[in-house]
Amino acid sequence: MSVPCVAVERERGEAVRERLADADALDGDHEIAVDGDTIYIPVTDSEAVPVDLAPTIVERDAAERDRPRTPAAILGYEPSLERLGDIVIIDEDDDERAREIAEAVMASDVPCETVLNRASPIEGELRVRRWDVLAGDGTETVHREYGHEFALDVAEVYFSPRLATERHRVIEQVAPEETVVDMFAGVGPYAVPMAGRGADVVACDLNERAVEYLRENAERNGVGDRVTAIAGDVREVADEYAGVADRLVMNLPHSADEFLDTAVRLAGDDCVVHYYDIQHEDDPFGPGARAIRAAAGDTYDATVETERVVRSYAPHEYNVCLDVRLTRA
Ligand SMILES: C[S@@+](CC[C@H](N)C(=O)[O-])C[C@H]1O[C@@H](n2cnc3c(N)ncnc32)[C@H](O)[C@@H]1O
Repeated sequence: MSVPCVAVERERGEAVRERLADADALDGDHEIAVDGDTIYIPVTDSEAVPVDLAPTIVERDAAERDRPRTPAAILGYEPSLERLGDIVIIDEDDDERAREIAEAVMASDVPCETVLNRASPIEGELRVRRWDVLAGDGTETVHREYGHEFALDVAEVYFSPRLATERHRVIEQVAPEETVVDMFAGVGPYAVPMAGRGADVVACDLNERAVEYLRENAERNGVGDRVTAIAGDVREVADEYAGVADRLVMNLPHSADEFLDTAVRLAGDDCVVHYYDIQHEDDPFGPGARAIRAAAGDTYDATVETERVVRSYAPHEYNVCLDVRLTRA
């Protein structure tokens, strides 16, 4: 098929292609071609081509480009999708539309073994969700985050890929030789990378399956010797590790305040606490800061070093993190 192309010497090809892209004049549906010393760059609209290049426009046959088949291209609308390893997660109330999206995902070029739809909110002490399996049959996968691999089964453990940036922010603060206690560790998305930075990590979770994955993930990422994984209620292991922590991770946003006495028991003389909370947008940080100061009492000075909105949780509610330094008074 004959289309308008800008014809320039090969050496200028990349510079001209970039200028055409900046001018929104590139025709992405047709292939760029080279013939001898000349490169032919298809353009959408001769009017959009910069004036000095306009005289170079010629009509020329150009092959159509193979475009990746995306779910949106198949469906005609953009579905909301989340990737977790080779699982694609959708969030769709209408069953028929959910099946339509799952079929489009499987027919697309998205690498995917399973499509899941959320079938319940995150529930219970173990913070696990129920799922409808719409395509494929497995709920276990290996997810990659900032160079680490996490094996997990979404039907048995908590894991949210949406928190990757926040986890990375916290993980980057860890120095070698620190002792970290991850009080609600899940499958290890904080504990494992922190050990990778040279920290000794005590990682606890009530969910035995999560702790099995945590051990596997520590081995898988080469830090098995620096992660002590404990299955149980963190309140019951606190005496054994009293006073050891240079850093505490408290990622149990709905009820972390109930564990602040335990956090204070685990804290060393100078300890940073990453305290996750869910609060109303009118005062997202105040309740957490007050609860931490109350738990610290006269034993520690508590200084809030960072207040961060992690994400919107519900209308008018934020998931927030406070980084608080406890210094023994
Ligand atoms: C929100 S998840 C966070 C998991 C992990 N930190 C992450 O980012 O994926 C909270 C975890 O706390 C665990 N948990 C709840 N109550 C606990 C307790 N009393 N002691 C230890 N872990 C607990 C749950 O099983 C769950 O895995």
